[in-house]
Amino acid sequence: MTKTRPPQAGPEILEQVQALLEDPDLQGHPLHEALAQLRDYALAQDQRLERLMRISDGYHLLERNHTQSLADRCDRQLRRMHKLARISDQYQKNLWEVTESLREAANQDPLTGLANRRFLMERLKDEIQRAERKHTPLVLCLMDVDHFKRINDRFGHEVGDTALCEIAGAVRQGVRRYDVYGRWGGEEFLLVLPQTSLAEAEAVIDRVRQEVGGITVGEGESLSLSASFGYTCLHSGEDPNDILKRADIALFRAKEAGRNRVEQEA
Ligand SMILES: Nc1nc2c(ncn2[C@@H]2O[C@H](COP(=O)(O)OP(=O)(O)OP(=O)(O)O)[C@@H](O)[C@H]2O)c(=O)[nH]1
Repeated sequence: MTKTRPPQAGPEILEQVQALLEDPDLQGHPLHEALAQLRDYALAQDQRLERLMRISDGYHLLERNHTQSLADRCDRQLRRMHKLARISDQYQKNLWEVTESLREAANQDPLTGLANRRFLMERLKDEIQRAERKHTPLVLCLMDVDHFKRINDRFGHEVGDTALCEIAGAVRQGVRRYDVYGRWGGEEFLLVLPQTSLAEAEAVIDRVRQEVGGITVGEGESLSLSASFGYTCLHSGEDPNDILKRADIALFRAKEAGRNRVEQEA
C-alpha cells in the first residue's frame, strides 16, 4: 500500500493561504503575487515528494517480491534435490540388489545352491596362486555319485533332483569351514582343500563319502546312495587343468575298483 506523507507545512496553513489569496479585499495587496508563488511552490514540492514516495514504495515492493520469489525458488530447488536424492538412493539400492542377484546367478548352481563350475574354476585358480605364493599344500578332489542314472530311471527325474540337493547337503556337512566346494556338473562335485596335506585330505573326503552313504532315495524299495572320489595334491608350477586331470585319473580308478571308495593319484 502506498503511504502518503502530510505536506511539510501542514494542510491547514495551505488552506489558510488559499483563503487569503481568494479574499476579494486582498486582491490588490502587494504581497498577493508573492504569496501565490509561495503556494504554487509549496504545492509543487508536495507533488514531487509524493512522486518520490511512490517510486520508493514501488521499489521496496519490487525488492520484496524479488527476494520472496528467490527464496521460493531456492526452497523449490531444495525440495527437488531432496526428492532426487531419495530417488537416487532407491535407484542405487535397486541396482545393488540386481547386481547381487546377477552375481549369485552367475556363481551359483540353481538346483543345489552350491557354487557352480564357473565359480569353482575361479576359486581354484586363486587357491593355486595362493598355495604357490605361500608354499602351502593344496588338495583337489573330484566326486562322482555312483549309478545315478538308476535313480532317475527308477524314481524319475524329480526324485533325482531332490537326491542331488541332499548330496549337496552331505558335501556341505563333510567339508571344513574354509574348504571350497561346489557342483562341477551333472552328478559330479568338486572339492578344493587349501593348506591341506594328502593325509589330512583323506579324512575330510572320507567324511563326505560317509555322509553321502547315509542318504536313501525313494519309498518302498529305496536305494542307498554312494559316491566315488579321486584326489591329488598340487605340484609346483601346475595350472588348474593339470591338477584336474590327475584327480580325474584317480576318480576313474575309484570307479573301476568298484565305486564307493576314495583313490589318490600322487
Ligand atoms: N535328475 C537329474 N539327473 C541328472 C542331472 N544331471 C545329470 N543327471 C543324470 O545323471 C546320470 C549320470 O549317469 P552316468 O554318467 O551314466 O553315470 P552313473 O549312472 O552315475 O554311473 P557311474 O558314474 O558310472 O557310477 C544321467 O542319467 C543324467 O541324466 C540333474 O541335474 N538332475
